Amino acid sequence: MQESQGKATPAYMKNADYHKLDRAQLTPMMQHYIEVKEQHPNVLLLYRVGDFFECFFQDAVTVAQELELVLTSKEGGKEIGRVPMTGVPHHALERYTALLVEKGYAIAVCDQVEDAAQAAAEKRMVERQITKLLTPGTLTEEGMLHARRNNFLAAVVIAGQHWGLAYTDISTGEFYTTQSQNLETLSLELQRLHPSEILIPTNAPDIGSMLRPGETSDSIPEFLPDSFCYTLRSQTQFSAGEARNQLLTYFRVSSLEGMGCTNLPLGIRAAGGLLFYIEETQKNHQVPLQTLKTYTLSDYLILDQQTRRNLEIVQTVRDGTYHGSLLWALDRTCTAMGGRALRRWLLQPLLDIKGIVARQDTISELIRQTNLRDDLRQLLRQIYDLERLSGRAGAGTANARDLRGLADSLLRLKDLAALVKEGNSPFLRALQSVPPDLEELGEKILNSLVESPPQHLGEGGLIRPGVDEQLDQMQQTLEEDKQWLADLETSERERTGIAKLKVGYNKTFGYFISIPRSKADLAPENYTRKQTLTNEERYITSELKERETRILTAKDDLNRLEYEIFAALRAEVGEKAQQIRDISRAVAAIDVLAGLAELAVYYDYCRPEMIEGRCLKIKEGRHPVVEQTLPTGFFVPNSTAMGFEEKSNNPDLIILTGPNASGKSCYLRQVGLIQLMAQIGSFVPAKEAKLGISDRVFTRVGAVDDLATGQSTFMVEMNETANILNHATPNSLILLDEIGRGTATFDGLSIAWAVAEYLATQVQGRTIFATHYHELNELASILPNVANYQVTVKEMENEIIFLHQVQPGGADRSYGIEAGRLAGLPPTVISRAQQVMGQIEKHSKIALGLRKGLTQQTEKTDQLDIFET
Ligand SMILES: Nc1ncnc2c1ncn2[C@@H]1O[C@H](COP(=O)(O)OP(=O)(O)OP(=O)(O)O)[C@@H](O)[C@H]1O
Repeated sequence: MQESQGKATPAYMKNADYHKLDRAQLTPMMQHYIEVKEQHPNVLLLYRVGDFFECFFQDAVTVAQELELVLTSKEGGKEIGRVPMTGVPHHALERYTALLVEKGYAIAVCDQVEDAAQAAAEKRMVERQITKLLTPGTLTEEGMLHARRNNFLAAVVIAGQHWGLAYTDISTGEFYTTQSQNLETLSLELQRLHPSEILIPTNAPDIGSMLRPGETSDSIPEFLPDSFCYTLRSQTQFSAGEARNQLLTYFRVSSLEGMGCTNLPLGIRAAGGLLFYIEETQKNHQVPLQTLKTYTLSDYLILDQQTRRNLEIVQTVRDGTYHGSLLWALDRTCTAMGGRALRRWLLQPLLDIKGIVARQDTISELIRQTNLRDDLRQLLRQIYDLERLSGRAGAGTANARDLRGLADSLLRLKDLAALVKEGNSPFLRALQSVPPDLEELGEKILNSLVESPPQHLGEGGLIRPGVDEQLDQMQQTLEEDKQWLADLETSERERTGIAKLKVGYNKTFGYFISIPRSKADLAPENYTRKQTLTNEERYITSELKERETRILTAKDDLNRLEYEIFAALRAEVGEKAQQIRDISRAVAAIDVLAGLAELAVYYDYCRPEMIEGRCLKIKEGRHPVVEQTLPTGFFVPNSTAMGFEEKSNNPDLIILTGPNASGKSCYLRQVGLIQLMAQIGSFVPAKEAKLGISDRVFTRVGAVDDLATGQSTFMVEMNETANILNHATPNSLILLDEIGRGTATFDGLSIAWAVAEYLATQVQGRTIFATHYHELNELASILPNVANYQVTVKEMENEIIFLHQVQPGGADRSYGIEAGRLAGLPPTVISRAQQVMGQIEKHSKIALGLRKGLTQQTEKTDQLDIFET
């Protein structure tokens, strides 16, 4: 056999694991790299060397692989030889670290903290320190965050069946905690939040490690989804005492009473442990979080992971894109804050009718007042991301442009308040008064900072004249010195009579006066010769040197002072972060509602009547997303009536049949989406709607192999179905598409029958059950709360026309063979299929059994023997 011709492993790879090397033999820089690395062994270390951030050893191998960079090597020491190395240019650091963090890595940035030239002059290694620790859940950098999505960091404490959860978005400051029992609900809540990182307390030896999605550890309880990043933290920080103290210290309070969390011991432990982590990762930056708020899961409609996925709430199932999702169809927000809020609302619909009605009232008012809506949206477009900008100001990372953006937006708030001053609905009223100190702060910033400040701080050019007396004085002296220098050439030419005298500058001598050699004897007495060139002599004077020194030091002093003034201004903003964020949330809410009003007008949505109870009535409803993807007027509206309502006999369960591609799935989802939209307070795509509040929406849609967990299509389907049957209540909305398809026909039909029967008789939630098993239509004649509906088609000679109309009655055919023909199956296969179908229909015991069962008067829970021979 021939040997494979693979590339030989480079020699430096034997040094990838530094633990195996004799440290004393390493170069001083490599020794320092390892020293720093060992402070955070589980993160990738990017280490500044000249104009690059470099990685060595195993980190170099990982980074090169993940970022597709060249892996090369660097001298590690005489006895050791070369070690693996890779690097990125310093100016591209943010871009590369963003990619690594997105892949679930944590990164420590070790930067030079002194002038390298100074260290070189003193023949020592330049001083370096970790200046940033970036983990997926603790980002604040603008370029690393998605503007319209929160970036949550969560912490979880579990005690038996009880659990506590705390989460925050440190870029916006929101900070919440809750506590509950039943571990399954914890998993659901985590899936709703989709945190970028979850902290888990442990005592296990892998403490400190960070698990990227898909990686496992014994320290992570099995029921937690493995699709998240987990960071294992010391249990001590999550102990009741430590966590409580941390919260008290952070919020500078003497009791937790005001936060309303004293009865949530596990929630407090999670929140305190989370604060320890923030403190550790944010290094020198104090992150201004909002006061801890508590919430209860039972305040919101529960959506499990499948339902969020199947209803394509924030991304599509097919390719995971935003385009084509419900969020895409509804989002008409003008600010990033509004975009984030709409996303949160959609993932957390309300149960409280009062809350829903308050949102509806605002939408109604904004629909009526077209001018107000237009002006409002126009104004909102000029408001920057106040939540994140104030956060960066508080953390000391905002630059002067950020502060100007923030100030501009703060001043817009006054215009906003004036605009909504006549508003009646709660969300408009919330904006009617802007705290005067925020306005003053905005003005102060605009009066202090120049109109277009530079991107980087520390280079001066930030502060306007007239802001600081000392700064103005220094600026004036500097200007005078510069002017003196600018005039020097002319004045010295006049004084000496040498027309070719020039003032120049070079790095070695600084400023000098140059005279042609032929005129050297005319040089005045106060000139000191410094250099002789072929054609010229160069001189300095004591005054020239004095002015030069003054100019150079004055520039440094000026920059420093400008930075100090700026930093003080920034800190002032930081102190007001909480206040700014409170009003930002009101701005975000009005942005969402104005967007929903705009949408309602554009697509002619109606205001649903929300009631306690189980009625679900939609007149001429439409699918909000499909409608937008079709040309105007192409979508066929359909009505729905389910659940108890006085003087009506609405069914609880609808068996929906119809040919392939007729619109069953679309109808089913349309009902789910309308219910969901109504519970976030939105208007809905329908002529009229009367909707009872749903406690949960369940969906079981399509057949998707879950290869990642090694489960078969059928097992996934059965798990999801079991989940629904075990958790649905009479107030739930249940949408089932094709149950029992992934197994043999008889097994499938039997399961589908039993599931439908159980839902109609035991659960009695409102259910739509789409199926190709027409046999299920028999249920309607047995159970009073079941009705049959079908999506109709028109049969022509050689084709079927899809009418997409949902009408009472059951379909008796699926036209599956016609669909196969349209898809291009060979004619012989089609005709054989028709032949086989004829035979099956003739001899099927199922149809016979069903007919027999029908003739018996069956009680609600009676079972039907469909396999009787
Ligand atoms: N009410 C409607 N008005 C206009 N077009 C519609 C309507 N309902 C569905 N459609 C169109 O028909 C296509 C097929 O619909 P859908 O996927 O819901 O069919 P289906 O009956 O569930 O099919 P199958 O049984 O094969 O899964 C959709 O992609 C949509 O474009």
